[in-house]
Amino acid sequence: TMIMVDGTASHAIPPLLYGQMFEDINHSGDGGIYAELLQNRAFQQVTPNTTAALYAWSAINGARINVIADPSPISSALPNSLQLIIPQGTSGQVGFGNEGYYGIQVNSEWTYNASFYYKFSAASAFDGAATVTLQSMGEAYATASVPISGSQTAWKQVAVSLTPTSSPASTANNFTVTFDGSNAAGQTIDFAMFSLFPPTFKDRENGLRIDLATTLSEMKPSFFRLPGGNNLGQTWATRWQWNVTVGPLINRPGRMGDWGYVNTDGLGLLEYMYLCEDMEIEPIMAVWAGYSLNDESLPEDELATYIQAAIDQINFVIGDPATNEYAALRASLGHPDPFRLTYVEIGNEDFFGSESYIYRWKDFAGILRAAFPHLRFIATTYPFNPILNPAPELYDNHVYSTPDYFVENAFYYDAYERNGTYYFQGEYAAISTNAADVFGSLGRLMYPTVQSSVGEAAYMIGFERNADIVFATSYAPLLMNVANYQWSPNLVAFDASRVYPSTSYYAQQLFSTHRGTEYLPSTLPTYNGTLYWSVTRNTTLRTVYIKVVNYDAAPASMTFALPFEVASAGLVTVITGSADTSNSPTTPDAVVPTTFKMTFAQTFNYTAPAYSVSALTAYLV
Ligand SMILES: [NH3+][C@H]1C[C@H](O)[C@@H](O)[C@@H]1CO
Repeated sequence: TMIMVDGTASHAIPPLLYGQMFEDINHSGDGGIYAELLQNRAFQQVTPNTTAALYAWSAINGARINVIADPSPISSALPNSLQLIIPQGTSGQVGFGNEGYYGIQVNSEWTYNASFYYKFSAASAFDGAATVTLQSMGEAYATASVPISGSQTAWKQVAVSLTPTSSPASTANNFTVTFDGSNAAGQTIDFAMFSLFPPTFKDRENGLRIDLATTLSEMKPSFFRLPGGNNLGQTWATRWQWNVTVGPLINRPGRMGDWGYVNTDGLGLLEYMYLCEDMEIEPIMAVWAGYSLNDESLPEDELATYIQAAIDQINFVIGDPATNEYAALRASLGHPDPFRLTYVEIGNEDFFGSESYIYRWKDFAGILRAAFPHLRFIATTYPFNPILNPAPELYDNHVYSTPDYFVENAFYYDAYERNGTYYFQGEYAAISTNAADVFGSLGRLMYPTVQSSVGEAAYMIGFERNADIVFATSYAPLLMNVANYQWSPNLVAFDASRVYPSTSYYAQQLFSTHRGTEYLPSTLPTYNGTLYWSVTRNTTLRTVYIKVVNYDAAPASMTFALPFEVASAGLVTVITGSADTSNSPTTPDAVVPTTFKMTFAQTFNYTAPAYSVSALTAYLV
């Protein structure tokens, strides 16, 4: 194949072209990137006096534990407490333990910060100590003692640091709080708001798990979409409410997320903003816009409260503390300066409720545009279907399909009308090899495969060719706790101690780290063919990037004719493997990018391996 390259750029590559879509799905947040290690740490959103309320907790050595609706709760947001009764006649260490989120990594290089609140519902003469440990099967890797006084009838927070003496390979470890049964027998003690943190990314308080945040950061994304996705809330009752996700953790009630598990909201709006600041990326922030499943969206005359909530949410992020109380709240929490914010998404996948979106968009976008004229608002129905007023400047398209679909539709945006509308490919992934039932389990991918990633890459080539109208793109979903997930495949899998970047993660990383500032037209790839390429130039770095995608089972030889000189010494990074190969916990590095030196000339040859994604880097002379 002979490819002629044009030296005159047709359009700029927009700064946000590659980024990440986040929502708390598959324990992406709680049990994932949010670094809290204890599951069910505050007994949020559970029914007291049930076994289910105790999930992730277990009694040790005869202790009796129960989640109670505390008559004097730690806060109105956290009405439940853990009540420990140490029966008469017990001896040895008696108490309770937490299994973490399907394990706890014990690392002797880390200092862990543990804390909890306790009180005695009735004063007692007890004057002893709790033993706090990280342990497995009775072997304590770290242990500390916390004085506990029976005179403490008001809630008291205690904190202790734990430094393990070894790093067990297994994550089957527990956090435990126990008492010496002989001298604590007969005591009843209430506990609330436990927490166990390892070191965090950029040492941020209430921050992120370092290995996951590092993996995401190394993809060099430019934006971070939050908080969903479906987890923005698909019903009024379960909607995400920004204001109860900020402030002290004991004031955050948490909520039942859309993916079947309680969201602690410890990863709240401020933490999301710090994530963006620490990863030096820009949020694409959604506001809940009145959508409810089964066409029960809010009627127009009930929107005002939620439009105001959206205004307050935006002011929390970018408002002026001198003039806005929610901006002042942000300042009081330690961040007086506004965060970066340009894009606000009105709802999520409102094509499920597009009739009501006609007035919901009209009122939300109309009022928010007037309130924040410099922000850009994204609509989430199908483009121009239905017609919306005011006309959206931006739409968020989502597509999940087969690898073949993404190759067959590599020209999807070429056909789009250029009418001043820009597109966010906010979610996309090849998720199944079964075109007849893409979202079903038959043919569904557990992890991305070389074939699915190469298919996606063909579609991504189209993003660059059409970057005059495509301004942002992100694979979805981003994260998956392999011990408890609701959706597959995902970009990055993980368990309690390891991260498993997928073949699609490496493809995303390849495109994102080989970013031109402008697109150079070239011979068009064959429609519905197996070979795709894009040529971009980075005028700052004086580099030329050529991405090549070969979806064929055979190598493809190509000749590129450049209209300008490049240095002979260049590089090529390749992701390739057999079609069905995946990176997984059992084969974590089955496919990783490899980089080679490559000799360039104004006209040069390249052979793209079978099922491969390549990024060639040449240097302008
Ligand atoms: N069904 C997908 C569409 C929705 O926006 C996400 O929450 C889901 C998983 O990425």
